[in-house]
Amino acid sequence: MTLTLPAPAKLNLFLYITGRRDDGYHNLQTLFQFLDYGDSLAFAPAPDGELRLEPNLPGVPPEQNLIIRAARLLQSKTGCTRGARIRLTKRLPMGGGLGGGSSDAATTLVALNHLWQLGLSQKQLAELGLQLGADVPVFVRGHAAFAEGVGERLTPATPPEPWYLVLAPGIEVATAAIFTDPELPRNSPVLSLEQRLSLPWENDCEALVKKRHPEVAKLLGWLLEYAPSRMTGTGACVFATFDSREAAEQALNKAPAGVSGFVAKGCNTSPLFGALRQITDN
Ligand SMILES: C[C@@](CO)(OP(=O)(O)O)[C@H](O)COP(=O)(O)OP(=O)(O)OC[C@H]1O[C@@H](n2ccc(N)nc2=O)[C@H](O)[C@@H]1O
Ligand SMILES: Nc1ncnc2c1ncn2[C@@H]1O[C@H](COP(=O)(O)OP(=O)(O)O)[C@@H](O)[C@H]1O
Repeated sequence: MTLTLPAPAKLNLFLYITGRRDDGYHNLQTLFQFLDYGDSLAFAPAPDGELRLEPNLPGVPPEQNLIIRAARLLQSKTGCTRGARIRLTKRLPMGGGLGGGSSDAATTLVALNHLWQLGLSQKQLAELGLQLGADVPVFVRGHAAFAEGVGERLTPATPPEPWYLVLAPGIEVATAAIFTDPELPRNSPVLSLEQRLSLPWENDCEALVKKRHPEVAKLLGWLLEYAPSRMTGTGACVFATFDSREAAEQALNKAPAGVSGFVAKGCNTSPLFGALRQITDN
């Protein structure tokens, strides 16, 4: 039996940095929403207990791939000795602020919990996920959320679900490099969700990323001509909101040379759980 499940992208509809902790991590206030577009993973049981991932990602040794790390973490926490062959269809640009690696890890935790019949709760999986990355818990929980702390304190939210055009400038932005930059603003006020929703939605990393990466500044400038636009996460991808798929596709067709992108719908429920429910109901 092969279990094929999506690993959707996320957008940070806003992102504020409210301080830095003693361990160097930053406290955030951010609004996560999923997209109906992302990577796809197929899981098959391996009789020999081995974990195998195909294909490898360029520049990422298998043992550092978040998919293998998630599977190993699950094995070590539960003592499970079963294996899996995992096939990854990578669609999300890496280092794009779309959370592809984190989403791959979350889908792996959810899928192998099912395939290996481990019976861990969603809460237990989210706690394990946090050890892999600050963004993993929201993908495990599967609901659009206002996130605080380093991203682990989640309050479900229901922002509008528009069409988005997401554009990738063709560069990777390293999250760690942005968070260690002395020029990053770190003093946004801690506000309630209601206050945050009612104020303009902004991203505290955007000005710095634009300064360090002129490709992002140029692309955002181009996109703003069409619709309200922002950067997601620590970049490099930017997104704009449209009322219809057609309007977003028209803008995509005019995208500058060297820029890739896609049109997707915002979803407050992760496509991962719709797909899993279809499988478990059948
Ligand atoms: C800030 C966000 C917003 O979604 O950026 P993107 O990565 O999506 O662009 C994420 O929370 C990122 O989450 P994730 O990509 O999982 O980060 P991690 O692997 O946990 O951390 C990568 C590095 O970023 C820094 N980091 C990350 C999260 C955070 N709240 N404070 C930090 O200072 C740390 O220096 C850490 O070494
Ligand atoms: N399965 C994976 N998919 C993508 N990146 C991965 C994966 N496993 C490890 N990584 C590493 O994580 C880094 C950030 O990945 P990604 O999630 O795509 O970006 P972001 O956090 O900006 O959304 C990559 O540059 C890569 O080195």
